[in-house]
Amino acid sequence: ISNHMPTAELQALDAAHHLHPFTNGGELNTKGARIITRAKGVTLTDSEGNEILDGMAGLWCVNVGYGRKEMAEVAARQMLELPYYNTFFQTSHVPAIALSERLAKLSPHDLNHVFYAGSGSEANDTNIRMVRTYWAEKGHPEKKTIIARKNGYHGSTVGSGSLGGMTGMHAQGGMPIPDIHHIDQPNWYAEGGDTDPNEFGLQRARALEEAILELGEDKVAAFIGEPIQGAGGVIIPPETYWPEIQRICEQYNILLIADEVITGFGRTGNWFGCETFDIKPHIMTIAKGLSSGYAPIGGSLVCDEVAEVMNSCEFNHGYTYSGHPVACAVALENLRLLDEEGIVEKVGKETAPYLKKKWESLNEHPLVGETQLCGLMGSMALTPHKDSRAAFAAEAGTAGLICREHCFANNLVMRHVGDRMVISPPLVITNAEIDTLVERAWKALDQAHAQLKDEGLL
Ligand SMILES: Cc1ncc(COP(=O)(O)O)c(CNc2cccc(C(=O)O)c2)c1O
Repeated sequence: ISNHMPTAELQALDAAHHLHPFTNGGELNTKGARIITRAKGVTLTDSEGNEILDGMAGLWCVNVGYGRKEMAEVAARQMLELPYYNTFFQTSHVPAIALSERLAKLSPHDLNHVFYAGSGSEANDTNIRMVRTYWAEKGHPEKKTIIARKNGYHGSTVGSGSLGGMTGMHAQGGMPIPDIHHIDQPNWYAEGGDTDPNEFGLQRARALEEAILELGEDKVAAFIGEPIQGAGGVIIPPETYWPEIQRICEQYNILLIADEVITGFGRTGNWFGCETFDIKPHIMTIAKGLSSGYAPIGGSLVCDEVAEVMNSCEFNHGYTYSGHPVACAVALENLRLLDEEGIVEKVGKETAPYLKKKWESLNEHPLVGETQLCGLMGSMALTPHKDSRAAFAAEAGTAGLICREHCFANNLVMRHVGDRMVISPPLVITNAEIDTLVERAWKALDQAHAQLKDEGLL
């Protein structure tokens, strides 16, 4: 089995043996999966030779772009030297030490300590157990409820999936686990009505205060939120939201967890979303852009105060691949490239401002109700009626799916979340590639508009 096999044969074998995430396998197997064979820069190539502009950087993660040989060389070298050892049982190794020191330097505030995982989900499972252990060690074992948002996304393990507010996920598998509480999200476009966005931002932040008072502040351990909700549809909160969340966490003495799995490592135009939104978290979840997806790795950056308590006990938690040496070495090389090639700096100074102008031009399209962009993550809301921001009559996601299919037909990857289209391209995207992205998006919108009209959905 190789890249040179006919597509149909690869699809048949895939259908026979491979169960895909978040996919209706029966439907996919009828259609046949698109086989991606190679990638370079921001461009994917599939088994039919199509060159596809990857507006999603894989799954929000290939920040440094595809095809960086330095990453492969570092991985190979590390594999030859020390392909694996664990960090349990009083042992450590240079890749984990070096990456930890680098992350302590790179991250904002006093997030000077790292607990490693193999993914963002596992890191958020760590966070659930860490905040509960923290409060138990401080003599408050009953302070264990974690507050999160509806339509938030924190992963797909039972713990992290419970932190997330995706009801479709909860319905499959008896989630959420006990002592997780969800509050409304700062999604002005869909839920703000004619409330002033800044007033709305305060209202939705105060939903946290109401929940704390309802639950009892002695019961609430932490609040977790993504600076910008990613998988929820790139929901950029009004600027009044995070300062109020920060104030409430301080007032009621609850830990603040910023989930930067998507917003971290340059995505919002700064190294971290906490810098973009002025958040001072006790814990920060990281993954994705940490290694640009070249190797699976995640983790929790932990502030001095929480780390001090965690170091005062034996935290009975950890994973075989916590601090995997090859993954750490690859992540370290990735951070070196992002830093030394000035990639993050260029996003903030040049690329994001350029994309913002081009992305906002899509507002002129009849299907587009609003566009949002922060750094290099953006969204547009599809609507049948701009002024009222009306939803489509058809089931949510129908228009989004139609638009996504037309994107692929135009050799562009854009994700749909309900009837919002989202982008999160590699940070190395050039202005010319941005022009191509927007041109192909416009074509897909035209074709989706025509199809929605033909099907009487407009
Ligand atoms: C904010 C956030 N936190 C945690 C996770 C979980 O990370 P892992 O997947 O590595 O366990 C995520 C992951 N986000 C994610 C993962 C897969 C698909 C999509 C999508 O938008 O289609 C988004 C995420 O976006």
